[in-house]
Amino acid sequence: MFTESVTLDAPNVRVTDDAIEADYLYETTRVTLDEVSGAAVARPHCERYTFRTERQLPRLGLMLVGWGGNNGSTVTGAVIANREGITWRTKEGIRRPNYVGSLTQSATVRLGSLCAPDSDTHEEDVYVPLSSLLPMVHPNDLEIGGWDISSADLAEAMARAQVLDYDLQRQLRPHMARLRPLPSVFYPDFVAANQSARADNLLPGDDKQAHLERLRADIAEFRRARGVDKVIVLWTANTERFAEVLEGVNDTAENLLAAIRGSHPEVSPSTLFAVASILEGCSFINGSPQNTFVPGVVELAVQHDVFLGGDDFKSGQTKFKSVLVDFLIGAGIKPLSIASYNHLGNNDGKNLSAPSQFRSKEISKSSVVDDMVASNGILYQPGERPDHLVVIKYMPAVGDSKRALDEYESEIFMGGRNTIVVHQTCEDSLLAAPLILDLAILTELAQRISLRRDGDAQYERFHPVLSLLSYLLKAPMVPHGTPVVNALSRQRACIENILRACVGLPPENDMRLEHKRNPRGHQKSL
Ligand SMILES: NC(=O)c1ccc[n+]([C@@H]2O[C@H](COP(=O)([O-])OP(=O)(O)OC[C@H]3O[C@@H](n4cnc5c(N)ncnc54)[C@H](O)[C@@H]3O)[C@@H](O)[C@H]2O)c1
Ligand SMILES: O=P([O-])([O-])O[C@@H]1[C@@H](O)[C@H](O)[C@@H](O)[C@H](O)[C@@H]1O
Repeated sequence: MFTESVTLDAPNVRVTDDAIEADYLYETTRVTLDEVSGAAVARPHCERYTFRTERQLPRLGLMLVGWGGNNGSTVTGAVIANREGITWRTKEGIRRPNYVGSLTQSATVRLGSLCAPDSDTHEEDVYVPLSSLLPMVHPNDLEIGGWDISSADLAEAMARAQVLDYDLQRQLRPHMARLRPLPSVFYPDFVAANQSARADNLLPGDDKQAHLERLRADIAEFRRARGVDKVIVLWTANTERFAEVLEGVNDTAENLLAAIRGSHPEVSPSTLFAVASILEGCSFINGSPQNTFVPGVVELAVQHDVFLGGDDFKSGQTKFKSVLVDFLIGAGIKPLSIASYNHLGNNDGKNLSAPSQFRSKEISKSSVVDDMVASNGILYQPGERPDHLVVIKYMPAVGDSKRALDEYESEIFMGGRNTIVVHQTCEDSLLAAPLILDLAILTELAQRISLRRDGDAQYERFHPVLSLLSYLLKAPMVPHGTPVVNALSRQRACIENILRACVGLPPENDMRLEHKRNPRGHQKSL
């Protein structure tokens, strides 16, 4: 069954006007390796935490870099349509706005099983909206703004994107026409040459320090003018080439700030935006695959205790891959080759038609199976991996409607083979826009969560590299030295179980012992 709301009746949880405090037993298994046999020695481990989640919601500003792009204009139009209750007509009839595809707005969690307080009889499962577990900002309340190298207002950008139905665009136009992106920094060397044609909305000069100060001022002015309490900056601009990581340039926070003062050519626009955000105390999220987070950016974020999230929205073809390969390997089936092809006709595809920009995307799309392969030493020898080919082609005729064709060739029982072929039509921006909302909403929520381990003097927040966001990203950024998880089910379980911990509920473990009791009662052991 499904119900909309949750009330807590838990002795380990304290709810005040300000916060939810939950005492939580964190149970894990710690492993050492036997020095002689190499066998794993497993030891159950328990730690007591107190999670604290501030309940008061801020007025949240979301500043998009690349606001005039397909994703930026689509997410903006969708929020306005939802907030204003705009319906529109298509050949199928009246359509209503929604947030389908958003984890925070359209996904549910299994809260538990229906069971009377003093009963031991468990009935059906009870599901609730994921968003009912903790106070979260609603997308309708977001103040959205941002920058673009194109001067097109958001109505023109929406029309250029050709994503939303005409009758909806027609009604959105008055709302969107008055939204105009701020001028941005543009360093042509980082994107395809074919992007220069739209670059008519630029900050003057090439002084990167001056650009940094202007971006910081833009963020401060947005915060003031829109009356928001917090701002999150999110990159949904073009995919850049990878920046070289250079000692003395971007390897430390100090060197990076100096490189910006010296207008070093290897400082990319996305890195400049990340630095501006951090210095303004704003979380920065990278929805594209380039290495925005050079070591100097990460060090600066740690120094300022500001969240970073990235890289590259995981929206369709790659999201599916992180499910299918997890299923195959988890079932003891051995993928031998993965051929991932897609063509798309939007401006993203146009930018990705250049080798350096494609390479950035190839890296993020190729790394998504590494953790699953590494998890199974029965199927794969050390260093052995399936062949993995990524092809992206620009096909203007299909526009934003990306066509993904994948072939998975696997080894099965007794030398057999299994071939899975998938054809997906991914409306790229309609898949990515809900992720933009989830990234902002979950990042803001994470800013209100702190935890204290029993015995520690004070609460601490999550590490500035916010790996909680991995579910939404192709190439998840994680704190240095920690494992990358790409399997979608595990990534989702991480989010769900941390939210459950914040309200003092145990993690979902799917054991369902309550439904496995022997009907003969206390039967003697066989
Ligand atoms: N499903 C998806 O759409 C999806 C999934 C994963 C990643 N992405 C990534 O998201 C990004 C945006 O995708 P899109 O389809 O909206 O692309 P788009 O080309 O339509 O939009 C990008 C926008 O960024 C602007 N821009 C470029 N450089 C800029 C700069 N320095 N400052 C400000 N604006 C700048 C462009 O003018 C354009 O309006 C791309 O990098 C893409 O690879 C998209
Ligand atoms: O659907 P997905 O693989 O998650 O992500 C998409 C890629 O398939 C596509 O090649 C690329 O052009 C898009 O920008 C996006 O990255």
